[in-house]
Amino acid sequence: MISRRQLIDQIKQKKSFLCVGLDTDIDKIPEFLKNYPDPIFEFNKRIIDATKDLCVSYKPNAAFYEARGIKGLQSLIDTWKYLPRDTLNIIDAKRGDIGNTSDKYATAFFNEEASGMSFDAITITPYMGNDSVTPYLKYDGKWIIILALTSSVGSKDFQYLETGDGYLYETVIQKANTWAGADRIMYVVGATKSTEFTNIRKYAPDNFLLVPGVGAQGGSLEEVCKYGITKDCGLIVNASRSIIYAGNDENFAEAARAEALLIQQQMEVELEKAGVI
Ligand SMILES: O=c1ccn([C@@H]2O[C@H](COP(=O)(O)O)[C@@H](O)[C@H]2O)c(=O)[nH]1
Repeated sequence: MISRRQLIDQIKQKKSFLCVGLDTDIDKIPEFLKNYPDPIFEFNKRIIDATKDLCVSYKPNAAFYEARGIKGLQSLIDTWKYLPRDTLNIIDAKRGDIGNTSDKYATAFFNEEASGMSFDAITITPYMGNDSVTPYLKYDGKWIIILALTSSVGSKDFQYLETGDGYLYETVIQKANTWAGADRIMYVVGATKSTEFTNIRKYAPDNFLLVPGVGAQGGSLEEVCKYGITKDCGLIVNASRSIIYAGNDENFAEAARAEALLIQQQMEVELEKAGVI
């Protein structure tokens, strides 16, 4: 469990607001790892060891584990067990369903006794409304991270629809703000939408924003910070492929570290500029 205060302290201490995305794909990991009993876990373990002083968060994406069935689930559980306890550990599951089903998703990802895993936060699609979200909030101290404005090209299909009260993504944020405060809710906002951050801060001045889309998707960290950083930082910026696949041989973990270090150094500059540190 990691509170807002602890997250801010971590950011100041590590001079970083980096989230390393563990989108670990069996087809992309170095060949030599395939001799290990669980190549996915072995890969993650080495990435975590190489980056844990440079980031404040890890985000395994559930799809990459679920795609491997029982083996993948075991890799996810073992990865969760290995994650540092002072980082914000997010399961990027993008769930959302009627109440009793959401209850089971919450059990799956938040209740260690039942499932072997207890992430600090989960990504949620808000489309089904309040009753699809509240089951996660029953877990004291856990975070929900609601998709607001995604990095995807398809974000324009729904998220920019006019509701009569602004864009749909603006309505989502305003409505979700009535479900819980900035100590329990974060929003996903894509780095590819950096110019929208000024607008988003009108509706979510204090919420942390989980920002995917730098690196492989081409979003700019500098632009995100220009419009989105707050006095408490208020940003967790994710990079997955650009870090974990920076190298593809025996030195893959060192290559990942070098890439994470570059991002951390840029983050330090941005934190200083914004007066956070
Ligand atoms: O709007 C969104 C929401 C989630 N994601 C996820 O973030 C990572 C990004 O990976 P990269 O390799 O750094 O592009 C991935 O897990 C996505 O599912 C997103 O990209 N955009």
